[in-house]
Amino acid sequence: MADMSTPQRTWTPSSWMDLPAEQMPEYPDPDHLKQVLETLSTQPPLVFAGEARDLTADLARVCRGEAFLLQGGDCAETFDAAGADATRDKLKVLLQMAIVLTYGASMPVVKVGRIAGQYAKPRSKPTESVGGVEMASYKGDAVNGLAPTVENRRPDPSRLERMYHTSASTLNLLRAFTSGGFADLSRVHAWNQEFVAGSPQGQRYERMASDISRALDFLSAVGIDIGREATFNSVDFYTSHEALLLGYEQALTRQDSLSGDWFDCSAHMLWIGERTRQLDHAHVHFLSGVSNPIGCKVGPTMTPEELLELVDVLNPDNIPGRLTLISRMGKDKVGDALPPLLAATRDAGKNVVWVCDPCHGNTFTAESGYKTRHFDDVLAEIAGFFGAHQSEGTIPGGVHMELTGEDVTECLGGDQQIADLDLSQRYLTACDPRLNNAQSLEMAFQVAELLRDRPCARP
Ligand SMILES: O=C[C@H](O)[C@H](O)COP(=O)(O)O
Ligand SMILES: C=C(OP(=O)(O)O)C(=O)O
Ligand SMILES: [Mn+2]
Repeated sequence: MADMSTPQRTWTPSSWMDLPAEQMPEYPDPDHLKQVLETLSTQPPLVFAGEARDLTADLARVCRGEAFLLQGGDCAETFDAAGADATRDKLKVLLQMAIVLTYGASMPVVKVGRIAGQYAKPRSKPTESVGGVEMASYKGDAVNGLAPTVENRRPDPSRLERMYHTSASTLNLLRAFTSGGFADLSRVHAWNQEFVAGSPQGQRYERMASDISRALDFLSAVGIDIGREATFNSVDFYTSHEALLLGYEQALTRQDSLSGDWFDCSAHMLWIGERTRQLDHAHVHFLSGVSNPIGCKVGPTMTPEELLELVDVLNPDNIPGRLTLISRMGKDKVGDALPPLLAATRDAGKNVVWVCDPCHGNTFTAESGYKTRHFDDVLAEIAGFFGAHQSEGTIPGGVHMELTGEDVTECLGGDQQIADLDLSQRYLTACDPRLNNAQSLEMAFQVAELLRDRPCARP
């Protein structure tokens, strides 16, 4: 419980500055940083308060078990990969996954990209040695450059301006795609059918794909024109990223003229990473004061007591949809580590959404030296997550995954049976390994089967 003897710190967009903050870059030229942040604070917001409120309402449905959350995208977006094709392909795979999950869960899927702002990375080590030269670790394009030279790895504040403008152009494209016919349900389903027909184990997913076809045919038969109805040819698609660089987030924070509430207008949803979730530190404090829906990663070291304190700080009014807890335990730990946490929020009557990040607890370095994850481990953690909810009688709200629409070779396994020796072919990620487009879709089919077959599924 919150310690009532400690006076509540008054929140302002800058009050985080008095608190310790992990993982923030140290800029060699603080005046330059100040000037960039001042400029950013005069720029238009990227998203609007009303949109963030809509996402809270959608997540409240997830909280009640009436919808399922799909959150996904790159570990680290890069400025160079923010072109139209890559953005389209990322959106495409997420929409394809969403249809399959909608079918499996028999519920609407709330779609949130790790996109249009996912440019800052916490790292396990502040420095690394490349070719015998010690340099700062890459911390995302918002901070420094990936190419390994001492100069390039120096934090550069002007990158924050590029983050803002690249986020704006990505968001602009996403808005056009999601309202301009690209998201037409029958078209997205046709892509899935192509995938099923072209996949070696297509047979396995064929039945589900044809069940979905039949459902769409039924809608046509009863007179619903899927190509014309707004419900079927446009989608709500939201953006999110880890709120790591608090100066940037502060600069994009605006007071809503309608409610007087503060919103971080850099994205619809922001989350706190596993490395920055200390209760009395800056990241938790900053996000406690904005009214966007927020997330917090929850790893295996979290205790029920600490979790309840965190929930009280981040969602003191117990608003459904306000707080999403993103479990990232690892496949071997989820079975033991998650149930006591689920029991704690359940018994305390906390309205939180629980989702599974099956990626960050299952990363390892392969013999080849590449950082990777195995498809089967990712799926096993999701299965463990559903199992934990089953045993506690709580609601598995969704999945949060690192993936891309490109045909990369970064994660092992899947129907393509990507092996360690294949990783070097198209290992393109700037940080963590992503499921490629085929692996992502296979994952959606497999998760849909788990959802469909769960004992509490609707008949
Ligand atoms: O995406 C998350 C983190 O930045 C990443 O998992 C840390 O990886 P590292 O151990 O390579 O720093
Ligand atoms: C850094 C990340 O995860 P975590 O904070 O869970 O390690 C991430 O989601 O990219
Ligand atoms: Mn990552």
